[in-house]
Amino acid sequence: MTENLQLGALLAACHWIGQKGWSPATGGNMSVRSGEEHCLITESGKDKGSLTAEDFLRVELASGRAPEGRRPSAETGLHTMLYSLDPQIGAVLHTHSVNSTVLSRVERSGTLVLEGYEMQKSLSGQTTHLDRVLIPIFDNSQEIPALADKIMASTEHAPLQYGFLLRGHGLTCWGKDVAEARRHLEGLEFLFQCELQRRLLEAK
Ligand SMILES: CSC[C@@H](O)[C@@H](O)C(=O)COP(=O)(O)O
Ligand SMILES: [Zn+2]
Repeated sequence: MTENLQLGALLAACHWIGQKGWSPATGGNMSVRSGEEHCLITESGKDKGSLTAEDFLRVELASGRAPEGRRPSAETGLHTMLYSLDPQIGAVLHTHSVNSTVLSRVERSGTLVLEGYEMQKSLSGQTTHLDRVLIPIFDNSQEIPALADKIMASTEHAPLQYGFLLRGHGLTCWGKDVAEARRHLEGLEFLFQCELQRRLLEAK
């Protein structure tokens, strides 16, 4: 698929995310890989539900450099870390849903375990509800370069798959292209809502 088609698909995904209420105010940031050395990422501070193609900036993966006078997402360093880490990643979606924000605080350990749900099969490679899907949770930080280093270091003992949560902040997920990243986002959000409701009901 050409880059223009991927950007069109990403724009549609951003509008859909806005309608879902997963990027309230100016929360969230989204990107697609652009060749081997760049990505196209949302400009900082925009309402992600009403973006146009002009709101995406071409950023160099190695340096994080963006066009003069424009400010890429405050969380660009997490996107560039993911593209550099795994050449299979073609699109990254970061959202601030209520469920991901709350569940990442309710679960106090460093891992959210999802098991027993048919919808786990919405995640590429998952074939049964009997397996366990592990979503890492990292403590939130405003120091993005240090946070990116920490997440990168964690992959030495536990490779990243599908996405990670930032505690009290939201979800960052990805796929080989926008369509797969979007499916992972929708699947994970469904699973987070189920897990939160299960915990609420079983606590009574
Ligand atoms: C509503 S502010 C949230 C930001 O601090 C950040 O977490 C976020 O997701 C959006 O930042 P942005 O710089 O627009 O990409
Ligand atoms: Zn954020």
